[in-house]
Amino acid sequence: MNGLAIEAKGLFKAFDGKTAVDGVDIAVPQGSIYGILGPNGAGKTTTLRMLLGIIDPDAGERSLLGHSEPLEAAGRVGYLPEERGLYPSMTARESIAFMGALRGLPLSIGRTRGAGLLRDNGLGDYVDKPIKSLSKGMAQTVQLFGTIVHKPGLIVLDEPFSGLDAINQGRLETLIREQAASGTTVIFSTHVIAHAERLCERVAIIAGGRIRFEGTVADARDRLRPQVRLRTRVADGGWRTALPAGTTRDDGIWQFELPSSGIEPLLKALIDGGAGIEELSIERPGLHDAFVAIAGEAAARQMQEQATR
Ligand SMILES: Nc1ncnc2c1ncn2[C@@H]1O[C@H](COP(=O)(O)OP(=O)(O)OP(=O)(O)O)[C@@H](O)[C@H]1O
Repeated sequence: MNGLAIEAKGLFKAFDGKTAVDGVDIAVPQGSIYGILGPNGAGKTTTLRMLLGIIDPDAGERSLLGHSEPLEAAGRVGYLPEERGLYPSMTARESIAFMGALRGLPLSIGRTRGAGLLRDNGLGDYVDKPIKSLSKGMAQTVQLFGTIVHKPGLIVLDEPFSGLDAINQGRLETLIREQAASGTTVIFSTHVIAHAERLCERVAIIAGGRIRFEGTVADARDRLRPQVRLRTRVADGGWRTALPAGTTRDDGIWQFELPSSGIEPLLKALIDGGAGIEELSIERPGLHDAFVAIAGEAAARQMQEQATR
């Protein structure tokens, strides 16, 4: 292998003549946490299904844990689909063992590990309780344990945060970090930028079936210049000519991109001109700002609407 858990080039898929995914290139380093970020309908699920070998692309190549036929790696992969579901009458422990067995783990080992996972994560009281007696969030957590019980080398999670409350989302973030720290590669899709920003080293930004960006979160953010916010004591004066083109003023705050020459020459001009500096902040743009610049306002708005639903 070339250090990549997943590599895909030019993946293309159409359904009934309508393009769903158009030329997706992805490189997921082993042991990393990788996010596929985009609004609903962008093509995230279709991309994950192609990477896993659940559906075949119409064109393009993919390699999963070194296998060009992804299903050959199935025993070393854990997959949490977007459509969740467990058997309501099965106990939590048995559900985890059952999911492990589907990936080749002996049931007895699955039962022991399943009980351990539940106990270690504060769900010890539910080991032998049927799924139907659990809350939706707990059942989702049980399904997640079933996804990792066979200790896969690669975990693929489709919108794992949706349907979870803030506490369980935090637990899931911890679990994802623990898995990556132990060498497991994690790839997940999301329409919530904050999750990708907190967790991922690399992301693919996808909109309308196309990859708009693929690379590190830092590189995405570095596409935009840092923003300067400045409050001057004096509202007007000759010093204003020193402010860069495109400067805006809102509620007494001047706002502009950090000039490539840095902040010092500008500050000197303002101080010498008698503007008086009352407040100054230089903020590096976040992934949200980068997303807007890369995928456009419309896609960003769509994401936000979906996230607050
Ligand atoms: N089996 C299918 N048959 C027909 N169209 C499909 C199929 N699967 C996906 N599509 C279409 O492909 C496009 C991409 O869908 P996909 O589910 O991959 O997006 P997504 O980003 O995962 O969004 P969501 O989170 O809503 O599932 C959509 O227009 C969808 O309707």
